[in-house]
Amino acid sequence: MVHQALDEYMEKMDSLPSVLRESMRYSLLAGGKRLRPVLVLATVESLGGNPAKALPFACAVEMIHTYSLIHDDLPSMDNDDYRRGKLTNHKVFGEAQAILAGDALLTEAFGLLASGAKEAALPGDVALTIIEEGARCSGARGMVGGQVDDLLSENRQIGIDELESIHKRKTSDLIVFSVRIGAYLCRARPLLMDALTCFAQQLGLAFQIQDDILDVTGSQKVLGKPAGSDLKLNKATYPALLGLEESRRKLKETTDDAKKQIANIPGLSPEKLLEIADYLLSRDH
Ligand SMILES: CC(C)=CCC/C(C)=C/COP(=O)(O)OP(=O)(O)O
Ligand SMILES: C=C(C)CCOP(=O)(O)OP(=O)(O)O
Repeated sequence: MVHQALDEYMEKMDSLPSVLRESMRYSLLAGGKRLRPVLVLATVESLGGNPAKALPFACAVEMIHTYSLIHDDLPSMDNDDYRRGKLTNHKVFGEAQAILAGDALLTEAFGLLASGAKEAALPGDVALTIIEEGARCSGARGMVGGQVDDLLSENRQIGIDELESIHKRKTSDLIVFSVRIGAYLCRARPLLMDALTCFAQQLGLAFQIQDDILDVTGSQKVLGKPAGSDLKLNKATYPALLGLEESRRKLKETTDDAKKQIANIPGLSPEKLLEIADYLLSRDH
């Protein structure tokens, strides 16, 4: 559903400079696990709503995520050549176009949040809250701030608390936003909103711990992106700080904690969300 909807959005953008349209399409439709949009849809389903109606919001978070990957791979950041099993955006279109494709995806995403809210006839305050949270989670106080501290952690010894603060902003915040969109769309009560937020925070942390572990244990063929990239850049990661065995224990503990947050909450059918948490624990890419 998400892939098809993203394809249709890109089809509609037929008046763009062709290199811009091609570079946006290239990364957006390259595949990827679609974790964040799936979380939007699964959260709506867990609250008894209609996931199809949440599709524009799901696509918007995938656009934000894809922009972040394009920029993360740039020579000035992690300098990676492969992503989602293909050459990175800048390797194909050049650095300037890759920066602009990322900029365009981020901006389009906010347009899509607004038009999705209109289409769903959301009350103005709910729509504005979603947009405000989107800016907070993806911007300086969220993902961008986390990325800045991630880059500053290279070749530096940091403690576990600082590492967790980086992971929470760089990775968890967009995952939290995805789940909270679903909750806002279903007008979830504060108790449910809080439980889902705690679930997403822990899930996001576990997700990044697994990403760090796979960077050590995985292969480019399976990951679709280079393995050993963190070590090459001398990044602060869970395996670097704690070793593999302790990182795996932490991954399991954090995933279990995420699942605990949403078990047995009246008004929530958590099955799909729990299934996603289990999948993330055993994923190999
Ligand atoms: C504002 C920007 C550019 C944000 C990037 C955020 C992000 C989650 C990058 C990937 O993290 P990573 O480098 O740990 O993952 P990967 O192993 O996929 O490169
Ligand atoms: C947050 C991190 C660790 C970046 C990679 O995200 P994903 O592993 O979700 O990347 P895709 O599947 O979307 O390519």
